[in-house]
Amino acid sequence: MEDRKVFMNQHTNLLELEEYMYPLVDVETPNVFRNLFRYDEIPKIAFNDRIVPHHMPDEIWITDTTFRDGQQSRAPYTTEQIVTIFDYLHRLGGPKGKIRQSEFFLYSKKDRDAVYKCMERGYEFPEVTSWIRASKKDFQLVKEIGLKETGVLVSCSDYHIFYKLKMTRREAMEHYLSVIRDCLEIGVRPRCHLEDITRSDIYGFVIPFCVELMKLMEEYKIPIKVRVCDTMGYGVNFPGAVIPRSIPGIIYGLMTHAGVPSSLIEFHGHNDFYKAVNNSTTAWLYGASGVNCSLFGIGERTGNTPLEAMVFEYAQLKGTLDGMDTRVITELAEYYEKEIGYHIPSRTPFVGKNFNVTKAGIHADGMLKNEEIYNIFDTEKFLDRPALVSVSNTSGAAGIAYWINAFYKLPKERQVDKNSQLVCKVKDWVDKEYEEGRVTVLTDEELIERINTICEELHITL
Ligand SMILES: CC(C)C(=O)C(=O)O
Repeated sequence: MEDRKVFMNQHTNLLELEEYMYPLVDVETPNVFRNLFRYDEIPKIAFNDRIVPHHMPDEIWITDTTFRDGQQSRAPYTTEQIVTIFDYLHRLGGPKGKIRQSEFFLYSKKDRDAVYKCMERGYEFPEVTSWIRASKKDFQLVKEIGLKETGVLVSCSDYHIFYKLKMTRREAMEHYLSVIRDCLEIGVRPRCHLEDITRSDIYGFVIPFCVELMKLMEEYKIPIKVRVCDTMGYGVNFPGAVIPRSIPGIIYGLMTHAGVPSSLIEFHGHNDFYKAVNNSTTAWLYGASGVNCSLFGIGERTGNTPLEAMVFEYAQLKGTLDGMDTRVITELAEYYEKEIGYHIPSRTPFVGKNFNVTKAGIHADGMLKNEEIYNIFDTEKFLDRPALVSVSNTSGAAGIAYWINAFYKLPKERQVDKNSQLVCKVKDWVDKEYEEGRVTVLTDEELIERINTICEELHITL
């Protein structure tokens, strides 16, 4: 609320003017932006070359939707799994609570049990919030459980308003506002999920609606959050792109023309066009304090913004991890693989089996001389994952030497050289394998077996 007061003092006149300038445009037929979205063509990115200034808030953070959007797209987690993951998120977020909130379904008894168990942990962060059907009964439930904030769906494109809800824009807006009022009446903070914003009429619907939300916020003195949901992943971050696809343009409009302060703006991305991470970082850069993510990007269709990616985006933008414990990311990945049975694709940044494994021999030679040449950062320090090379037909002696040193974690003084007898013998065997027609990479087990045999022959130990 304080943020909003400061913001209003700075912008009051502007806001009054803009409110007058952007009334609801209650169209008779849906505006589905056919110039950008012809269903029988690939969507288009148009430019008007209007440049929006950067406006990164002093404080930025991550919120989590692993148990909401994440669970919409997979078999439900057990209560025990939810609590374990929640513990990991708490540790990952560190003492400053950089993983600020996590949202939960309240539909079934099982959902509610998970909420109670996570609340019993007594952590300040992540704060447990809910996701509900917007009805008085459900708001009452939120209140009874003791949650302070809930997500409410306020779909904002004409695709949703006209085709799904079968309403006009005015009807939808009035309906949403009355639902938000019910939520405020009960003293719960609403978080308005502006679904499908990247296909919506920003100045004809979203801005006038958010102006009304800000008025409600003033009336009830309860913060109202606005979640910018790029539901179909159409958002782009290119300078000069036109709204509704421009993420900078949307955030700018919300702040400047609807008076929503940064601390109440959150971005929720989807990865349909491989843009979820960049769009989320862009949202931070242009004024949203929060980005909403799910672990490993697990979510509807192509998924959400991977939470672990935004931890590293945070550190790159802010120059500090602010206490986030990145090694928990590796623990989480192991937990998902071993306990949940989720297979993380091997090339997935930060967590895939091969994310820091170099395969080509020429690169391995570089790694042997100095691992910084082909590793993104000290992955052993931050993720407990030392850089590795794998052994194949292109590894060469350098690659084999690197593999042995890294795999057996040999201290500097005991490391093997690419010209050592051991390495030469292993290389002869590797070359023979491929000459005989092998097409796959050698497994760790095969290498260990062969190295043990050669060590015995040479009377050496590693
Ligand atoms: C259902 C909504 C809120 C959502 O998750 C999205 O828009 O992606």
